[in-house]
Amino acid sequence: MIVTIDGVAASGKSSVSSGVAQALGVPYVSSGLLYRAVTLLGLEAGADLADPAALLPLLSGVRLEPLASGNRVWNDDHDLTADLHSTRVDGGVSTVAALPEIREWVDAQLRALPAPLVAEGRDMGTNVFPHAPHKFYLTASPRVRAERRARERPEDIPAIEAALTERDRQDTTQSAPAPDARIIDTGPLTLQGVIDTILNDLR
Ligand SMILES: Nc1ncnc2c1ncn2[C@@H]1O[C@H](COP(=O)(O)OP(=O)(O)O)[C@@H](O)[C@H]1O
Ligand SMILES: Nc1ccn([C@H]2C[C@H](O)[C@@H](COP(=O)(O)OP(=O)(O)O)O2)c(=O)n1
Repeated sequence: MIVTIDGVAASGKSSVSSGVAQALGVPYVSSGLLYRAVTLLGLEAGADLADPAALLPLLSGVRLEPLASGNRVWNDDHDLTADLHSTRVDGGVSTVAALPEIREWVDAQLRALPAPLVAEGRDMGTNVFPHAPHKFYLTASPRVRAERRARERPEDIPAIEAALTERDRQDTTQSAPAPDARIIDTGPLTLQGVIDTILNDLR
């Protein structure tokens, strides 16, 4: 069984997926972490983030570890996870995610993972796992999302809101909900409320 949970930036995908996966006793996978890892390695190498030929050679040692409590990304024996949610990576990741060659590489990593699993990102229900029987799409207003993310970042709420809105715009192409996804506005709900809504639907 595969459950897909897509949605806009900071809508709660990772936290909700982790909760749903733990309740189901299956792993979850965060596709955004792979795009973030490519971005980090590109930035560290001084590569042009719009040039797939410069990025692909950096990826041979990259591996996603789909722990239910929180995914980790490794480059050989170096754990990249703690550096993936910086403002610098946020600023470059949409450029990387627009590259078809990098999307193919991420999709191949994800499709190689054994089911059952919960997969979260932008195009899990449309492109990577179109035949998944259970699909969800999380939304919330830009202000609500910025207020949530402000608890995790040093910038103030208006700056975070502007950056989120710009990233939503840059990610529009791959972010359409699957026609068969259930759309959940997480704004009025608690995190546990979103998790319970999905678990009830699955039952
Ligand atoms: N009702 C809610 N639904 C989802 N996430 C919420 C909710 N309320 C607060 N959050 C918090 O919002 C933050 C952003 O969630 P996260 O899972 O990182 O989103 P995403 O993976 O979409 O970027 C987390 O700190 C999460 O706990
Ligand atoms: N399946 C996916 C997952 C993420 N992306 C892109 C779009 C996002 O700007 C970046 C980072 O995704 P991530 O889910 O980690 O970002 P947020 O936590 O929602 O802010 O990667 C994508 O294009 N396709």
